[in-house]
Amino acid sequence: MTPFLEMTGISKTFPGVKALDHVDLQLRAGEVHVLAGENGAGKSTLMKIMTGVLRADPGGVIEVEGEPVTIKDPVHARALGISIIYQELAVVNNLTVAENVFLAREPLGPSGLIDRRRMNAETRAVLSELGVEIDPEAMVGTLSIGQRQLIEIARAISYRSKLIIMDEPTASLSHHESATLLRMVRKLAGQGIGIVFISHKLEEIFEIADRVTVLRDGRTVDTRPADGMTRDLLVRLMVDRDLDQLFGHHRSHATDEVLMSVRGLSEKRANDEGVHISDVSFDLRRGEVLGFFGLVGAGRTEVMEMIFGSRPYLGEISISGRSVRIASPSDAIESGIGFVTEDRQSLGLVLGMTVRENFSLTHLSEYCSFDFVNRRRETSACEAYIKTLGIKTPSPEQKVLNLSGGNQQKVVLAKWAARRPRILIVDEPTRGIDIGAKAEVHALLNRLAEEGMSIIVVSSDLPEVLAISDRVIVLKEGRISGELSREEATQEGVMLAATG
Ligand SMILES: Nc1ncnc2c1ncn2[C@@H]1O[C@H](COP(=O)(O)OP(=O)(O)OP(=O)(O)O)[C@@H](O)[C@H]1O
Repeated sequence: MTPFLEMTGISKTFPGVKALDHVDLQLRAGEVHVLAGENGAGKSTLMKIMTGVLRADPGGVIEVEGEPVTIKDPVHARALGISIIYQELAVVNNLTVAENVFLAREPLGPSGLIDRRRMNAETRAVLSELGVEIDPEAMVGTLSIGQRQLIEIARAISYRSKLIIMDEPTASLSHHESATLLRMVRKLAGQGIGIVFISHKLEEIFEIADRVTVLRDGRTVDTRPADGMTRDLLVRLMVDRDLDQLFGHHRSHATDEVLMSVRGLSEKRANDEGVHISDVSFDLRRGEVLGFFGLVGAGRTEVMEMIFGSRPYLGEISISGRSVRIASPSDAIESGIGFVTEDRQSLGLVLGMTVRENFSLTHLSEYCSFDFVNRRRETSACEAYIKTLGIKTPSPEQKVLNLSGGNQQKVVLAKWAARRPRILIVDEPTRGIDIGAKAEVHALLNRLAEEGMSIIVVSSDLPEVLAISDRVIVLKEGRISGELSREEATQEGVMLAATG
């Protein structure tokens, strides 16, 4: 059978980087084809070529249903039946669901005005085809991230797409939303639509894939049916190491000294929307890795924003026995707190600046004497972190904008770790990060704890929380619903505390 899309010998060169090097890929109608590979392997670049966002270097061939094509731009890709759903959602919040689905191609009535009745009815039909109950007239801004993602899928279906590409679609979804999305993906494949699914989550890959293609350093390593693949083999193909060699044994470096004590942390303003943080109290010890777990909406990020001064709070925070008032992030930084945010693109990085400039933003004064920056020391400190975390960049002078998503995340982590705060809060530190880099991030956090840093890890990845924490605090609806030592913290115990 002719594949729906066939790419042969596809290469892409950026200044100083060969992102793709003679990649071959065949996509069939009705299959879920997972694309796996470490950060910077070239997955997004390949997707951008498939959707006409980027042009491949001359020499490769793309065929759609057996016909050679040059995909000129995203509109042309859509006309060929190829759509993409990005992780950073492309929906407009202050338009309705139906307006988003039909954006820029609204059906017109005889009078030349938008035919809202038809637009709403057609949207309702597509949504019910997907088996989801969302009101076509609801404003998209009022929907959850998971629902917004479904709107994008509805849009792709309404284009009559034959191939839908999903770039890490579950990265920001709750467990429940991910399950709904995966069900939807299976259903679409059952209707003959081909799906390209990019993911770093091993469980998910094995749950959803018919076939898996692994890219490494811009080359196709292998394409296999998921049946013929094991976790060990997949990890070896991706990062060239064995799974059991990746993650070392946990060693606790927690001391008895309480470094930070939080008492009665509560929301300052009565707020009808979202979570209401109430009476959160805990101690953080020197050298401890304290995990914070909770389902989406439990209030984990809100608590961390209070401690970091970006959200007003009631209650008391003491550091080394002294009460501190943290009214802004600069107060928090002065008190020795660092925060690796969940949202790296808007809060963590200046995308137009280089890796080196972003890296030293948090601690530039360390490289200054009098009014001069010692560039040599700054660059060599940056290079050391590039090596430790395996940041894939041609040099410290590359603009962060040009790094792959996972490598941007590593830069955020590096810039805060290098500042050596006494307390480091990391929110979803390994989101979008490949399994090899995940092990490197865990090792780095453990090493920082050994050096006496206290670390709070917020993650919705339960196995990750259990793997790196000395102790786990569970939040539910803005309150602490459980505190478990490493020995007590089992998947079931933590989940029970999180769900009640
Ligand atoms: N516009 C660009 N200019 C320069 N280099 C780029 C550009 N876009 C991507 N690259 C480089 O190409 C390589 C492949 O990046 P790509 O984003 O395709 O990786 P990826 O496999 O999607 O990674 P991740 O899992 O981190 O999302 C990386 O080394 C990246 O830094």
